[in-house]
Amino acid sequence: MLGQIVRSLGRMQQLSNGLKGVRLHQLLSKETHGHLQTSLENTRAISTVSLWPFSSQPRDFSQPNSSWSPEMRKVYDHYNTLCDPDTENGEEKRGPWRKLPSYNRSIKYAAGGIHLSKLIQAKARLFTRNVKEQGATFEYVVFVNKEEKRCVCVFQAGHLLEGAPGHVHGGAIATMIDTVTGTLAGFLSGPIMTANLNIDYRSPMPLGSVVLIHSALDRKERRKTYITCKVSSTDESKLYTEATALFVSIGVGHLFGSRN
Ligand SMILES: CCCCCCCCCCCCCCCC(=O)SCCNC(=O)CCNC(=O)[C@H](O)C(C)(C)COP(=O)(O)OP(=O)(O)OC[C@H]1O[C@@H](n2cnc3c(N)ncnc32)[C@H](O)[C@@H]1OP(=O)(O)O
Repeated sequence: MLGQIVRSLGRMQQLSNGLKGVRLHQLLSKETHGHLQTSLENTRAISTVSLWPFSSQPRDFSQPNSSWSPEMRKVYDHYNTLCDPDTENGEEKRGPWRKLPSYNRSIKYAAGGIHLSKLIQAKARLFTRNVKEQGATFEYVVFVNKEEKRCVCVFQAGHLLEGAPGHVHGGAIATMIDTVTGTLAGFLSGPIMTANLNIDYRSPMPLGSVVLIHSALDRKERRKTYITCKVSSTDESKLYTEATALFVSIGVGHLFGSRN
């Protein structure tokens, strides 16, 4: 219980820190700014008089589950071990790898995002995380290496993703490439949107496959972040797909139709 209280207070702190220094009137339209301001004021008022919000912890969809094949689990364990801290002379040292959590709402769990999430659409759910049946669609986890500006996603393609008989739909592969390259671009550059995605499908991917999606920063130019991507078998002997993607940095107001 105490842990839950501490976590909830931490989230409330994050929420207000996340919005500190943001000049909302510059980012949002007058009406949206008004709504957001009101919700923020309500939150502040409630947080000072009660212990709200003690909502349950968000579910991290990138945790292992019973639908994962032994191969998925083995590759996950390999990268997860890279995230463990090393102990040198009794001191813990963290390496460059991190496992990213994955929620089914894209901005709700970012600092301050609960408000934006409600304003945009309360019922909205992230496309890749909106089927409840475990293993039916997109099972994946992303590990990022900040120093090398790259990430790797372990992806298991479920039976509802069929395109050509027995193989994964090209749109589902594109979805995962957009998700992984977009996650890396967002990690390196902050809020972004996909401007361009070029995909070469090199060989068909059998349904149920576990694959690696490697993404790396190619270059940054002003607001543009260019990412490269390769999808291969887990032993990297078979190349399924190659792609390049361009992400353009946006202000949050862009999502509300503002050009600022
Ligand atoms: C806030 C979010 C946090 C979320 C945390 C969640 C984490 C959960 C992980 C999930 C990760 C999923 C990631 C999916 C991400 C999508 O799938 S987004 C959906 C698909 N994309 C869209 O709908 C975007 C639609 N397009 C647009 O809104 C606008 O065209 C854009 C892309 C924002 C650019 O418009 P703009 O801001 O007016 O930029 P603009 O001044 O025209 O161009 C800026 C520069 O980019 C260049 N450029 C623009 N478009 C292009 C293009 N198509 N080709 C080449 N160059 C271009 C321009 O030439 C210019 O270059 P420079 O002059 O600087 O050399």
